[in-house]
Amino acid sequence: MGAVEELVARAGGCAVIDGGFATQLEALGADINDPLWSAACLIARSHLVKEVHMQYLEAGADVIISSSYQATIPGFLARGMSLDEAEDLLRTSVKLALEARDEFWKSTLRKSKPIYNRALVAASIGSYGAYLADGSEYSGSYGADITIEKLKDFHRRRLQVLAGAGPDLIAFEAIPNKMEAQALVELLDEENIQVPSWICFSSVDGKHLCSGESFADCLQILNASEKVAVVGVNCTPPQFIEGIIGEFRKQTKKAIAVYPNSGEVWDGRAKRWLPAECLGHKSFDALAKRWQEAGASLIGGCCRTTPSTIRAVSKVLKGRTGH
Ligand code: MET
Ligand SMILES: [Zn+2]
Repeated sequence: MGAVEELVARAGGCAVIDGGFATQLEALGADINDPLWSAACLIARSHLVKEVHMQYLEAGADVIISSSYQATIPGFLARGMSLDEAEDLLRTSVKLALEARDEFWKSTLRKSKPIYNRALVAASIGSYGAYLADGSEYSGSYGADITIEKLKDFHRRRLQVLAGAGPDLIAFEAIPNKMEAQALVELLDEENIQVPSWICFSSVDGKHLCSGESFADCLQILNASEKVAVVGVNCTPPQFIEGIIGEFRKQTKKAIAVYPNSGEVWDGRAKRWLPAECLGHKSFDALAKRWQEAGASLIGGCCRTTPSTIRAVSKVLKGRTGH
């Protein structure tokens, strides 16, 4: 049995993923208004990165995702860092998550009634669009000049460094188009990556990837790869998730992960988040129960969800909570 199947079984059929990482870093006072977004904290505020991991573990996360979503080698080089420094920061993101997991697990074992599972650490890899930080992360339009080879070259070194840093999983997050899914599958093979991966797409309409391409076409590509252990969606409004799980179940036998955003919408003019009206009177955790029933085996939250969201999800999925 693979590491993911084992965790899902230990968690009673559905494992809990953590919540918004950048969101919680900001809540702890970090400034993420930066081209490197949350990865900027790896440089100067690494204690906060570890603190966020700890908070999600306490809330009941069975999987924590490293702070490397927007950490890229070219991004760090543009900051004036050397290649060695850039690669070290990538390793640091995995190390901080592993340290948090190990410390938390040690303290849990000392308690008389253990209520947690030993969590897995997933090394986060954001899309090429997340690196560009030009909106293509959510449009999936990388322009006419982009090719599969260019995408592979963009992802290659970071993937090698993160996989070598000892995570339990690689988490490709919010992948917006089919070409990038194809590039990732080819790269996992070419580099013979031994760490199991998950590949999650993002969607703005609940029916397609952000690019407008079909889930079915992309899942066909992922189904063909033994290196991909889990498929799913993240950073997508919660009201679309149940329908997406139904569609995924028709197209794949792989384990399905869903970790939507809170459903809040950013009002750029007023510079504030508008409430998640899409949830109606349903709460995020009540929906999580339905996602489990629909067939998801890993459930958590993305942007604007917090440790209290994950505590509620853990409670509703497992009938218990850390506190
Ligand atoms: C835009 S999706 C961001 C995913 C990343 N793991 C985070 O929670 O910050
Ligand atoms: Zn997100």
